[in-house]
Amino acid sequence: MEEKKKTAELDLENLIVVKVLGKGAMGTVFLVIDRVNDPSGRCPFALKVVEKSNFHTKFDADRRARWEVSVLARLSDPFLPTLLGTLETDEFLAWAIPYCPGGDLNVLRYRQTDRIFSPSVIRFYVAEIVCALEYLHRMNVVYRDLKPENVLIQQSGHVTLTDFDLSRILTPRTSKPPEPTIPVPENRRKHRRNLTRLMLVVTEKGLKKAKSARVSPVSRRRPSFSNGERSNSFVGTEEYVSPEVVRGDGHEFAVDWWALGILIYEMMYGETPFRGKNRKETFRNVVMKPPEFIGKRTALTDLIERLLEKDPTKRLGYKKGAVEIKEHEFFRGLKWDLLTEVSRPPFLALTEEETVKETLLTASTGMNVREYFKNLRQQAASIPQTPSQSTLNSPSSDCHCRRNVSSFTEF
Ligand SMILES: Nc1ncnc2c1ncn2[C@@H]1O[C@H](COP(=O)(O)OP(=O)(O)OP(=O)(O)O)[C@@H](O)[C@H]1O
Repeated sequence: MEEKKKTAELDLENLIVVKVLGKGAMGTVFLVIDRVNDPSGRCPFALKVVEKSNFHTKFDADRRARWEVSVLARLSDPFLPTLLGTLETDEFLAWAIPYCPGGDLNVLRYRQTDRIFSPSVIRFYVAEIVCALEYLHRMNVVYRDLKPENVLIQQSGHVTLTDFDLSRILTPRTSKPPEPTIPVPENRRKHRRNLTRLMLVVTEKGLKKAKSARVSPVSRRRPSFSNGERSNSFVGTEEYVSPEVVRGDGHEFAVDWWALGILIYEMMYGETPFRGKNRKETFRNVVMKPPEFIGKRTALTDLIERLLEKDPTKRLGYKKGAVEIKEHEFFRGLKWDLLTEVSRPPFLALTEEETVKETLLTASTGMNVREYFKNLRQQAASIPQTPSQSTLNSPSSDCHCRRNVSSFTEF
């Protein structure tokens, strides 16, 4: 990865909570203003706060949070966030990134008629996502968490990928051919651990003997960030997990191109292609079922099909990376270098002026982050929380939300 940039130290006491932007497995993301450095509140930003108490209860939260900060500190791309500042107290680890007032791609899709995007809108957003992934892969970072909820819309209407705690460094492939993704010979199978065995059952015999697909974090080796050409971590969001991850074959950059195929399918049809009644069925579909395309076959369906190639070595993007995707017919005529110059992206968030106005109107609590959590704890102690309260203020709360399967579990 490239050199770390210098970022500002933030002071928790000065950060006033405007609203909660979202809550994830790891932390809470707030819209905040810095009352000392920005008393007029004209430059609100997003602050992701991880409570250190989570370090004991959530698997590897400490390492994941610090990892995310270290990745952010090295990013410099128009479609990726910049790290504005960090802070650490006895209670919290937090970092600031630019506010994306347009919400995420899932929220945006739910606002569309029939909850789908037109091919021209898909072309715009996907082109920007391809550029972001290209940048990450060039830095040897495999993202591993592409899904609509992690694609945010900036003030300008352009995209930003967020949430890097599942990302990982891989060394680029050498000329050595990759390991085949075919089942392992009988005599080697018994040495594999549970998940791998489960997935071999998926591939060969159906699911009758399969146990649960959930990987127990306790039984897994601790993650390492050491370089490697392939990763064996079982991470990602169920419907976006690639066949090689399900099979436990080890994976590399091609997992991001698989997830891109799922994302485009969902943007086009309003649902993911392999979702089953339960996780078991979803995984079986991921490994065995071809994606179904309704209606006329087009350059767009061809792109999806090539990205959803089960064998990663045959998948578009495997050999030459993003270039192969950029050269696909679906993007014919697109001026990649001028993407950032597009001044009228498909959907525009509030103007800067409107955002500031909205921020100042909403910033009525005057609470800082510490007070916010103290308040929350007091409320939780006095009133039993209902599910609807716990998602209050989350922009994705009206949508079908997906959680990661498991986090940083390796074998
Ligand atoms: N810069 C931002 N601007 C606006 N909203 C944001 C921003 N960053 C995050 N959010 C909102 O907060 C949500 C949670 O953020 P994020 O995905 O980083 O948290 P997480 O705890 O890592 O979640 P996950 O459970 O996916 O791991 C996002 O889905 C998004 O809705």
